[in-house]
Amino acid sequence: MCTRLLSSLSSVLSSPSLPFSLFSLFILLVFVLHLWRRGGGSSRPTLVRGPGVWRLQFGPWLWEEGHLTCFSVRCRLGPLFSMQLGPHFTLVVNSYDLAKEVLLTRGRDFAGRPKMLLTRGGKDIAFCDYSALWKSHRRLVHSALSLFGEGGRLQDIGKRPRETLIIHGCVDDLVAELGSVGSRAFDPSAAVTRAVTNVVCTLVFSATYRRDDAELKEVIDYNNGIVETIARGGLVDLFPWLQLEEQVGLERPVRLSDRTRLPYVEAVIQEGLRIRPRQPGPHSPHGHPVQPGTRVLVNMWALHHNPTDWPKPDLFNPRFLDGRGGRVSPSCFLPFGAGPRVCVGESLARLELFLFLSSLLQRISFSLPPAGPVPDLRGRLGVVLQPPPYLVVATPRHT
Ligand code: HEM
Repeated sequence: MCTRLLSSLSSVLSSPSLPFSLFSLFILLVFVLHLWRRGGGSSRPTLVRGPGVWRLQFGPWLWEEGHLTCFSVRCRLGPLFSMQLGPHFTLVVNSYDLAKEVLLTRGRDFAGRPKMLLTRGGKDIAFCDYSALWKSHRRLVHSALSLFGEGGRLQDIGKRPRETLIIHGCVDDLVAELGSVGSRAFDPSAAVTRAVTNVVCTLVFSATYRRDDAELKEVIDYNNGIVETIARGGLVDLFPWLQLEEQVGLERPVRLSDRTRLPYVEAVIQEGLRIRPRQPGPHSPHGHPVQPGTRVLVNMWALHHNPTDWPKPDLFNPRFLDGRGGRVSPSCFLPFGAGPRVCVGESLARLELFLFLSSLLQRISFSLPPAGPVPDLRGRLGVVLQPPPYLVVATPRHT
């Protein structure tokens, strides 16, 4: 990093446009100093009552310097603090109680979105302000996706053979692709991204992307996949409900009805969603009035890593089961957000997570390359939190 910085600096210094570069550098320094001075000292917000407060959808800056920053920020500044994000006065919500108020109790007041250049006028769903346009778009998408049942009620989804067939088709392609690589270590992110993208593309456009599709490559380059590697422990002797294979076997595809028999898979998925939340979702708090136009962020990272709610929060521990294998769902677990702007794709996402993960584990053994690096689990900045590139060996289990 330092070397790259030095080499860029030396090329700038040797360039004919040196006066211009120095001027730009000067302007940049003044700007940074200005922001630093404005931001400094505002550890507690001054709040003013007002209706219709905006909230910001994505705030990956919270992960700068690694995810732990979020938590240390929470420790230092408590459940609510303000900061100056460029020109925007921004409140950051770090506790479940305040998040509940922002997302649910006063959900509509905080359901707005700021205007952002990149969103081209916010005509989509995620970036659209709380408006009649957003409502009609959301209703449209929701009715399409509610083919999958209401959020979390996967038993309803089991009655939808077309959707599960589509997912199984994409899983089959993925298994074939992963299984064809052989014993060399590789990064499966692109294949997995294509498989989950193809589920939505088949449902909506009846079309899928093939390998090496230029358009898909562009999407992947931008988004770079969301994949989790999960190692299985040897706890099955102690806890019978951990036996995956015994519940489903290796011969037939995993069905949604297997979900009740695979609570550990579910708990692993929940833990993955907790320990690496998609983003610090947006939104205020304990009756504190908030000035209109203030951006409010719900720091999902802090919510999901609060040691009061989650003992040893940085430990990956599928804790969503009680001692007898029954499901536990703490109210402070909000991987899909809550309230009016809750994730509209939650049902589909849960369906895919279950079928992809259980089918992949059923048909492929994943291992680390013998001499390779252990995947970096910190995540990296993006529109959503993504895993950095990593290598695994995928060995088909049926041959
Ligand atoms: C593991 C998978 C997923 C996670 C963890 C996730 C999480 C989230 C979260 C936290 C939000 C913001 C909620 C808020 O602002 O309070 C969101 C919004 C959204 N999600 Fe997802 N999501 C997932 C998958 C999907 C899928 C598969 C789709 C579509 C097929 C989808 C479509 C959307 C849309 C359209 C919004 C914006 C909703 C609005 O602003 O009204 N998501 N999601």
